[in-house]
Amino acid sequence: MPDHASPLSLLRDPSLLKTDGLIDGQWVTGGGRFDVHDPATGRKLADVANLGPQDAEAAIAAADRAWPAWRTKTAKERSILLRKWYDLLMAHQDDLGRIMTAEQGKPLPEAKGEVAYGASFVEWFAEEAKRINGETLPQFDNNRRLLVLRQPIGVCAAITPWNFPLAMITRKVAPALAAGCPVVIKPAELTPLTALAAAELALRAGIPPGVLNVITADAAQSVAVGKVLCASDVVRHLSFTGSTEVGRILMAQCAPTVKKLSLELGGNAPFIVFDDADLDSAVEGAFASKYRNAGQTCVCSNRFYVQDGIYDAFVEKFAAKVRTARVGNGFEDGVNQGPLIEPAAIEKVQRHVDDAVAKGARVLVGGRRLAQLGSGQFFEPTVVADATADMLCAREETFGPFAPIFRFQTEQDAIDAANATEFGLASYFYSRDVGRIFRVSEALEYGMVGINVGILATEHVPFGGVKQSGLGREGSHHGIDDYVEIKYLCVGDILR
Ligand SMILES: NC(=O)c1ccc[n+]([C@@H]2O[C@H](COP(=O)([O-])OP(=O)(O)OC[C@H]3O[C@@H](n4cnc5c(N)ncnc54)[C@H](O)[C@@H]3O)[C@@H](O)[C@H]2O)c1
Ligand SMILES: O=C[C@H](O)CS(=O)(=O)O
Repeated sequence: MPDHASPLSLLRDPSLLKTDGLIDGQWVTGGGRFDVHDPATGRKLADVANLGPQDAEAAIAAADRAWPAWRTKTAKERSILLRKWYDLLMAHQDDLGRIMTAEQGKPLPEAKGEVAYGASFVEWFAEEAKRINGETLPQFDNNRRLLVLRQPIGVCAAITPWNFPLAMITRKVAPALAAGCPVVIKPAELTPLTALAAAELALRAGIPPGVLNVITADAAQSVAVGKVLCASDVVRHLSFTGSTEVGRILMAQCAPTVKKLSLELGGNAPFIVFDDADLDSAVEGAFASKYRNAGQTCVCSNRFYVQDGIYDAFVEKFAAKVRTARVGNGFEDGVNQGPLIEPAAIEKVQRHVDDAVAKGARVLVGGRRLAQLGSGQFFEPTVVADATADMLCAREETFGPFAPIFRFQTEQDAIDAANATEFGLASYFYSRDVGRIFRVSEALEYGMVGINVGILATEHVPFGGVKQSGLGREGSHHGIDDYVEIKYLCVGDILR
């Protein structure tokens, strides 16, 4: 049980706080435990079952046993169960938000927003479950009839990150279940409590045992569990959201079993402001795009390119906006910048800031960790001007509250700079010139382009990247494609 000073002691429904893994509808304690901490205070929140390879094998077997009954439910039956899960997620939005803020740190309003966002994938795919249609094709011979079926691919595995502890899970589990596939989830070791609470609500919704399994594991056991999920021939699809580095490892591990892969990987988003932009709108969009989740999202702008003509005005206005940010514990009213998830995250931001300054960047706001605040895992929202392409922040994903501003002259200069990366997830630009909007949108090598907006994700759009930012799309009607297999039927002897 959480100690009563813990934010989790205020849950309206304490039974949502689960700390064991879930296999075949049973909560599993495993051999050891690992601690989960509040990144804002450093205090221990709970200890969670540290499951391993044998538990992963058991979960795969349970999913395989559950598959026949789940796949033979009608689309409407699966849809109804997903809708019930959605209703329960929303009914417990406050508690799920509180659990999320406690273990991930994002401000409570933002956490509750993620609960609604995560739940929206369950709502969306509850509807999409009824639209997984096949085809009939013109026959090439009147004695034949040609059909195309779309059938569930089979047992799916999902490995997910800590920065969106619910949405990155439901964005995978909802389409899998909708398509008729059971799932084994391995959530991030830093944020397992949200995943377990969502799994508890799935059970309450009536999703049968074995259809949704959760393998909680610490960093070392996650590697071992991942190897089992990748090596299993029963697992026919692996969906991973996380760093490109780990994505490469999992992709290689899946090669021997030729699994279908969905990869949502790292980003390095450019944010381009042209001379013809609405300056105030660009400043608002830049702040939203950079400092959401304290800069810890895959689609956060990582590089700010501002055209000569408005460079000084943008720098001044943006710096003034960033100075209004309020850093603190996510449970405090008015706080919009929470802690970074762990010390390594702080060290990376500091490394990027120090490198930029050493190479000539000018600090306008922030620049340092707030070592005296709480756990010491808070970093000042930071802005530097005069950034250049040789800096680490131009090449690496900072994944923190650091905004380097680069100056550019021509439209082509901006496009070339924006595309000079192996990543291709999200990109943004501000312009009110309709010709430029089409020229630049078509030239940017990214899976997603925000034009005069700083936030672009929602459940019914195809979310994903190109180049080394991943494979496939999540959400939208495209999001079901990775969970079905296409089967062609050729029926002869029709005229006999
Ligand atoms: N494209 C997207 O939609 C998206 C969304 C969120 C985060 N991300 C990316 O994720 C990264 C930050 O998240 P993170 O630090 O959790 O990423 P990470 O790659 O370190 O970890 C992600 C998950 O993979 C697990 N993992 C790590 N190494 C593993 C291994 N060898 N075998 C099996 N599992 C392993 C972790 O336990 C965790 O559950 C950033 O690069 C961010 O851009 C991308
Ligand atoms: O960081 C990962 C998320 O996919 C970002 S978003 O909430 O989907 O935009």
